[in-house]
Amino acid sequence: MAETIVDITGLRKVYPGKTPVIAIDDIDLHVEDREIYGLLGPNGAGKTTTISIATTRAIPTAGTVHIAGTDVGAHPAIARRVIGVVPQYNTLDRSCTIAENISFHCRYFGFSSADAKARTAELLDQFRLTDRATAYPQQLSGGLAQRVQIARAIAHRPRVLFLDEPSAGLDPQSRIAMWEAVKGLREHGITVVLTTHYMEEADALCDRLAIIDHGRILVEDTPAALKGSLGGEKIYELKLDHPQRSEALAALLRSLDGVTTVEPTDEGLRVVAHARDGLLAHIVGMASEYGLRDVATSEASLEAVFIKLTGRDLRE
Ligand SMILES: Nc1ncnc2c1ncn2[C@@H]1O[C@H](COP(=O)(O)OP(=O)(O)OP(=O)(O)O)[C@@H](O)[C@H]1O
Repeated sequence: MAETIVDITGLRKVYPGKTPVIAIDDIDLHVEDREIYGLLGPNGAGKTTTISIATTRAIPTAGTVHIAGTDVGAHPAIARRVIGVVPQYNTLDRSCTIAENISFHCRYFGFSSADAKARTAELLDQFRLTDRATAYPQQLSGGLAQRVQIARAIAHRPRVLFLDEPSAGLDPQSRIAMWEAVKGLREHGITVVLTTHYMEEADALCDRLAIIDHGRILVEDTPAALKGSLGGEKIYELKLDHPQRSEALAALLRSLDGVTTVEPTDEGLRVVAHARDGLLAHIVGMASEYGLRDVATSEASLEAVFIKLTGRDLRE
């Protein structure tokens, strides 16, 4: 049986204040060795807080995190040796070259000068950065800088790499290159825990994922199983000329065979229905009497799973 390498139990984080914020509300999470595990959820769901606690940067209100058997709260210095972190923002040292950024990280973790040099050369090669070794961070594109951040984060050979929103701000091509780099980490024995609010990223990259909202895990499974849980339901997004006057149309749509829910959105209505021949034509026929401007259909996607669970769009 695979080893559980990240073990989060009963985790809770309340930020105190006049109105205390419950950022994490009793999360249990278990990640197996060499998995790529995703925390998918909208802004403010509690993803960054979870990663901050797991990587010793924040103290939980309750609960524990064990990484490779070490209690992170009780033994943060030991835990840091088995953890690598790429935070949400570029934290490369701008006054050092790419090679220095990596080798100084090795030295910080106790490597000899020769070992740090050898490890840096190995990582520059692994991440196809050798020709940029003497460049400075500000000379790199966002995609390359992100690859350097990942190379640096795993320089001390951690067991688990935490990536907080790894593709924020990257263009689509750099995003795909970053996904390939992350997938390659498995061969090096590294488990990955990442946060994202891009469902395409969660779908393309993760072996398993948890959908998080308001500090709670709503569901956890493989992307395929989560999409399969929709049981053939599709989502139809209707844009209307007068979204605020859509109640009569909503009532009509609810009476259609196969329709399970109809909800108002900022631009019109969202219809969730079991797909069947002719349904789209029925929906369009009814809605065109009510100023239909556009209709978009989404197949089983993680976005659709999120909408079904919360009634909201991941981007809302
Ligand atoms: N230092 C803090 N003090 C008070 N509230 C905080 C603090 N940090 C986060 N929060 C609140 O805790 C909740 C969870 O935030 P968190 O940053 O973990 O979410 P997230 O899912 O990572 O979102 P994002 O992608 O925007 O970082 C939010 O309501 C946020 O406003």
